[in-house]
Amino acid sequence: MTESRWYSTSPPAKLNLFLELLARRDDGFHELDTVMVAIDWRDELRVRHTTVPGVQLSVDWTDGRTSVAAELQVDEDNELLLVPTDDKNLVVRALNRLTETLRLEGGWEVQLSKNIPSGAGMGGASSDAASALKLGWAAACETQSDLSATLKNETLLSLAAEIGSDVPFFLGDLEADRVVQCAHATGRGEKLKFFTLANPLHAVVIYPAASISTAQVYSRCQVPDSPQSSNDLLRALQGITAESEFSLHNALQAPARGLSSRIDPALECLSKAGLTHCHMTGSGSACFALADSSQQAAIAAETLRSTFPGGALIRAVMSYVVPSEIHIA
Ligand SMILES: C[C@@](CO)(OP(=O)(O)O)[C@H](O)COP(=O)(O)OP(=O)(O)OC[C@H]1O[C@@H](n2ccc(N)nc2=O)[C@H](O)[C@@H]1O
Ligand SMILES: Nc1ncnc2c1ncn2[C@@H]1O[C@H](COP(=O)(O)OP(=O)(O)O)[C@@H](O)[C@H]1O
Repeated sequence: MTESRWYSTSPPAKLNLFLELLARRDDGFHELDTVMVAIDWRDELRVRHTTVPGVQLSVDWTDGRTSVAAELQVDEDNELLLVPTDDKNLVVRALNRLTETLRLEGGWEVQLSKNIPSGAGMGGASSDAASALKLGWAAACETQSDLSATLKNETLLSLAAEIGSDVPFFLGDLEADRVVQCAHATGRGEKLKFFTLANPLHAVVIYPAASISTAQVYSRCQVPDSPQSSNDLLRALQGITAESEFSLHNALQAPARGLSSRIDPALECLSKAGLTHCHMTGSGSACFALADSSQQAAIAAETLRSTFPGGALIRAVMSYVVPSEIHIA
């Protein structure tokens, strides 16, 4: 066995444009109706297969720890900047499971450069894990010529769903083998119908320097008697109806607001910035609002950087594709 070349990609974050709770399941998970869009706020991940067993993961912040800490107005050793390098990191979990499933010899050298904050509801860890599965499969094919391409989608999908409810979304549309930006997700988030946006989405995202546990938010949520439906939004995003005819919704916003006092100021500032459809994404704490153009989003983000009280990462973003391209070096 030899070492593979380096495989790299840029795992994108996501926003939940809509999230409704349909039922609480016996296994503790919730049945969802959610609409996810990938955005161009991205980590960087490099993976190569090596002769040394295990996963050697190094993590840094692309903009530098000092700069991110300054934006968040916290010390450099604050837990908001801590990213695990052991098996708590979903990248390590993904590659270990891939090694076991494919019965690979050797291990992995991995470099992860973070941009996406953790505990933000932006799915950074899940996206990194999905990318690790894709890169790991590609690298393994280089050293193990007997890997069957027909097993690829089945294996990646089942490992992704095992690692987390959000991970399958970031694999993209494996069956149709096309790049897409959006999906309607049901089940616990793993049943996906991918679609292409009629028009790009522009938004401003505020991560208000607070990390929220997804499990804690779900433990405080309530399943409504009459759930709202994502149908109107799905039709508008696909250009079937006029784009103004939709509203966004997030059933996790109320329980998350009870866990962090940083969400309300983010929503208030976004709504005062001349943007529309202000909401929290996923289980929070990040909040977003839609803009008409990249220029409007950039101007609003700049203004918000000087008006938002306290530390925050504030970015103008637009819809992006899943999966992102793989490079080999
Ligand atoms: C809320 C969402 C919305 O997209 O995203 P994030 O805010 O985490 O990004 C997802 O449902 C999160 O997906 P993910 O972060 O992968 O969650 P998992 O690791 O599978 O589950 C963490 C915990 O959340 C709860 N959970 C998760 C998914 C779901 N459909 N119902 C749940 O009740 C369960 O208590 C579970 O133990
Ligand atoms: N690759 C990773 N990048 C960042 N955080 C990670 C990673 N793997 C595991 N974690 C852990 O996952 C948790 C949050 O995951 P993340 O997906 O970033 O947030 P959210 O579920 O809110 O979208 C944090 O506790 C963090 O320590």
